[in-house]
Amino acid sequence: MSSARTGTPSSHSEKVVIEVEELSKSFGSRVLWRGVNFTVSQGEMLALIGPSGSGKSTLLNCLGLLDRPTTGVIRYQGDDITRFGRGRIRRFRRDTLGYLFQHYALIENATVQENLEVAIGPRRRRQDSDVPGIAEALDRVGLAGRDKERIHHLSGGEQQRVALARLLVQRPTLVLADEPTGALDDVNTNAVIDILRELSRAGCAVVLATHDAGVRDRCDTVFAVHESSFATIPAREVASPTPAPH
Ligand SMILES: Nc1ncnc2c1ncn2[C@@H]1O[C@H](COP(=O)(O)OP(=O)(O)OP(=O)(O)O)[C@@H](O)[C@H]1O
Repeated sequence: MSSARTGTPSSHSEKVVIEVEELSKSFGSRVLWRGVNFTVSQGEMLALIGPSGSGKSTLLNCLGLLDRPTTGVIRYQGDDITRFGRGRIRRFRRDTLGYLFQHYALIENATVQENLEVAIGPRRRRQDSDVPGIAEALDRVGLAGRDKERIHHLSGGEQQRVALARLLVQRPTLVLADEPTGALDDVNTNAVIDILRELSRAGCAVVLATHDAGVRDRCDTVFAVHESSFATIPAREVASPTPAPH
């Protein structure tokens, strides 16, 4: 099964970044999901939805090589990443992936600047005029001038914004985001999704897990983990749940 699309912002001609084929995950005798099939292309934002405990985070962890599926294949640009050895896993994480996970994976004792320098790495992608430098990325997330502060002195929301700035300077090919707006108000939710959309417009494939219908509706495609025998469908065709009567 492949992802259906709304037609914006990318077209069918975009390159497929991730292909998931017949993936399953079990913990002991408990099957979390099976028959999971979807693709994610350059420029596409895919929302993983499903009730709490349905396995959205576990699926993201499999895509990010933090966990292994029980069966099935995950291809990145044609290569089965579930068969990667340690070296290729390390390079895949460093060169390809951007994480926006609940604990942000920042270096707590280092400064904001140092965290972003680590993300840029030795290849100095700052020379690419389309990729923002550290000062511009911090400005973009509302943390201008905070580069010398240590991560552990920042609030949870500020740390999340550093993680967003990290994505901007890193410009990964694939962004995995687990409940990126879980604890945020509407204004900050929109700001986070704007940045993820900016990355997708620049060619990143974005896969995010969310319980928020507003976030889901801003994605191009939706995959319902708890109904994983269904194909992905365009976000706009997913009906919002009827509010419970008061
Ligand atoms: N290492 C593990 N061993 C056993 N069970 C696990 C393990 N990791 C996750 N699980 C179980 O898998 C189920 C799915 O967890 P997961 O966090 O992927 O769900 P989720 O859909 O992301 O939930 P939420 O929306 O609440 O964040 C849970 O019941 C969890 O306890």
